[in-house]
Amino acid sequence: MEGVDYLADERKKAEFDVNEMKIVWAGSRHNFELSDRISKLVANDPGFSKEGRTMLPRKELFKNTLRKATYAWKRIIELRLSEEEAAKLRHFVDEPAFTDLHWGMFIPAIKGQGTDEQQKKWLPLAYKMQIIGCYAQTELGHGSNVQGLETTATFDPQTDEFVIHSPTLTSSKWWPGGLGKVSTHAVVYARLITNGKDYGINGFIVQLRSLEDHKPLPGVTVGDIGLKFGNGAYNTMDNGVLRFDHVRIPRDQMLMRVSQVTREGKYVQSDVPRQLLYGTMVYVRQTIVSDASNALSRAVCIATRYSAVRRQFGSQNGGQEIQVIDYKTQQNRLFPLLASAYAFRFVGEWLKWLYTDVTQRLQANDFSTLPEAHACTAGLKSLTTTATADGIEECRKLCGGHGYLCSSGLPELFAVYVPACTYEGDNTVLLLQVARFLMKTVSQLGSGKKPVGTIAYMGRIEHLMQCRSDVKQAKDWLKPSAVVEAFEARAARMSVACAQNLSKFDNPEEGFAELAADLAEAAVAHCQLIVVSKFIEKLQQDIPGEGVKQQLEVLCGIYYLFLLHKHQGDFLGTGYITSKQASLANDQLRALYSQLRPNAISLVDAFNYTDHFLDSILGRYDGNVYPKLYEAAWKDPLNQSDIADGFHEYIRPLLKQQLRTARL
Ligand SMILES: CCCCCCCCCC/C=C\CCCC(=O)SCCNC(=O)CCNC(=O)[C@H](O)C(C)(C)COP(=O)(O)OP(=O)(O)OC[C@H]1O[C@@H](n2cnc3c(N)ncnc32)[C@H](O)[C@@H]1OP(=O)(O)O
Ligand SMILES: Cc1cc2nc3c(=O)[nH]c(=O)nc-3n(C[C@H](O)[C@H](O)[C@H](O)COP(=O)(O)OP(=O)(O)OC[C@H]3O[C@@H](n4cnc5c(N)ncnc54)[C@H](O)[C@@H]3O)c2cc1C
Repeated sequence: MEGVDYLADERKKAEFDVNEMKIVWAGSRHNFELSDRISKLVANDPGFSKEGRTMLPRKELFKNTLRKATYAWKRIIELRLSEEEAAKLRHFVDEPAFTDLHWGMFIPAIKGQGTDEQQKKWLPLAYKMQIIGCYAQTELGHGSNVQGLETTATFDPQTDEFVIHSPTLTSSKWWPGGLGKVSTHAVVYARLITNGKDYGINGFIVQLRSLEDHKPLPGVTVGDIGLKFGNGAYNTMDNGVLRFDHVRIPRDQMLMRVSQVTREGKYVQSDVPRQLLYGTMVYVRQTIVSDASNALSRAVCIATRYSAVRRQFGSQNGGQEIQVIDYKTQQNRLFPLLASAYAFRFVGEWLKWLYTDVTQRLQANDFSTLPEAHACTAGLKSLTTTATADGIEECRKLCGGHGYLCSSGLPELFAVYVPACTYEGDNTVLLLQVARFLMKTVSQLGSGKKPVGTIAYMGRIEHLMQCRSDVKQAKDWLKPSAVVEAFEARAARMSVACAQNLSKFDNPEEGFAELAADLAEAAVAHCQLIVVSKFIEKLQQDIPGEGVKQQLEVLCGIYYLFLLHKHQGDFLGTGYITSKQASLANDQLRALYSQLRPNAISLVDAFNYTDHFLDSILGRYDGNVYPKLYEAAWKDPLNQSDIADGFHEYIRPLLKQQLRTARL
């Protein structure tokens, strides 16, 4: 029945002020009002309808995305939206498109690596979308190993130009989003060669297509790399292939903030570290961490609402069956994901602060916090995207059979999200970067260099190596100091164990390769410590709203106790806790599930998602699942006629044949 709220009873159970929680989730009242206004604007505009998206063939799907992206731009101009509002609008349109890379990577690359003059020339064109750009780094042969890229940019002093060339098949650019069919320009990463010497990778602005007829320019071969995982999903994006045959660009199209080539062809390295060339990746990894909480909260919202609607077993005296959300096994799978969504939200907020801080320092030529920013963005990107991708899939399973239907919204969400574990740095490769940072820190202990920031705990290494948990009863696990020490001791001990094992190798690189799996685990322990600490720090702030802080304390407890339970082996193996204390942690975890249960629906309502954004019958705000599932089935193209296309060609002859066989 339309207009009935099937989840109303659940909503009445809430023990906290949902509207205040919405503000905590959004980060501020301003962010809440912005998201609320823009998400409704998108939801109420038929131009942004998602109807039938998963059923479109690739060409139509892609054209539909072009239409939406262009329509979004039109609305942005008409409504005179600010940059912040425009970014929100693109977010709520909720369809991967070339504009993600134009705004999310092409522009930031020019801002981060271009000189003032280069920014002055290129940014106004890009801001008005008079040129459309992408980020062309990865090649067919190399992605993770950026130093292994093969595209060359050779300086020609005769003409004051660079010659961009793809010398091998494996040097073909492969994957850049927006490249295949749309971009007119790219920031291309290539080996800089001048005076016969190879100076390694640098970025270059290269025009690819005519601004008149969009044809590839002479020497440029460009196209789409083909269909990707999932129906619809990331196939709205034109990930591309690109080859250069001695394409010439003016010298001033080399991005010259980090290093320059003079008119005479002399290579000049400025005093900023070369690692700034990787700055766009640091920026995007930071945005990916914030985005993890968006994707996970969406899946959790769907699974939680549906778990309250769905009933199986346990009817007594003809009464209703049990809501599946009341099964402890369902809670044990679902509630830690709900808690993780909140945890990732807060660590994302903190990482944004860290990124802003490091950017301001870089502008003042202070490069001291860059290694930590790199380790944090790499590690948290890896941790949060892995947990989110796994979490979305778990939410699909939590919804039983109906979760497998595209109309649940979960298959598409998973297919769109899962490449986040690979793009912007493969998650294992990134963990190994964190491990290098940890090993460097351990090796410098005792050198007088005091570890600071997220690694400050290593400064208390002697205590952390020998302390023991003093938890005696389950509720002792609610003390923040007990928890932080447990996660610090585990991370410190795992790092030190790796460092000790590494020291047994004559060749440190050989040792690093041999111990890589242990090192990656130590990196995970360090990153989990960051997330837990930032959640706990958040709770130390003044949080208004009746019951809001209490709910966040429950979520925080579930987050760290679930991790403690899942990684019990680490905590027990490093000798910080006893098996009795591990069991007390589990008792406390179960108690927290019971506390969370009445608030579950309101905690997902606090995400403030419109039904348009969720795009899920199972996750509908009103819980009216069954009639809508039934209705949606009849919209499938297969149901346009009672008799299937192909009946006369295939089914009928089959039936006839069976008839003949039966008569024999
Ligand atoms: C609101 C707006 C929202 C907008 C959102 C936009 C989001 C859009 C999303 C769109 C979707 C998809 C986009 C996907 C785009 C891409 O995938 S682009 C391609 C990304 N590619 C990668 O990430 C490659 C991964 N590889 C690397 O990062 C590096 O090459 C690697 C770190 C693995 C390097 O390994 P090495 O060869 O060992 O390293 P070196 O180059 O020798 O450098 C070593 C030193 O440099 C330090 N380092 C490394 N990386 C960084 C960095 N990023 N920043 C700072 N420092 C760095 C490293 O620690 C070493 O330091 P040391 O010498 O030890 O002191
Ligand atoms: C949807 C999507 C969009 C993308 N968009 C862009 C874009 O816009 N622009 C762009 O330039 N690129 C883009 N990429 C490319 C992406 O950045 C790379 O695919 C990514 O960096 C991983 O590199 P790779 O493919 O070389 O993986 P590989 O490095 O080949 O990884 C293969 C396997 O080897 C393992 N491995 C590799 N090196 C090591 C090591 N040192 N130690 C241990 N294990 C290792 C990995 O863990 C992985 O399991 C995109 C990719 C995808 C999937």
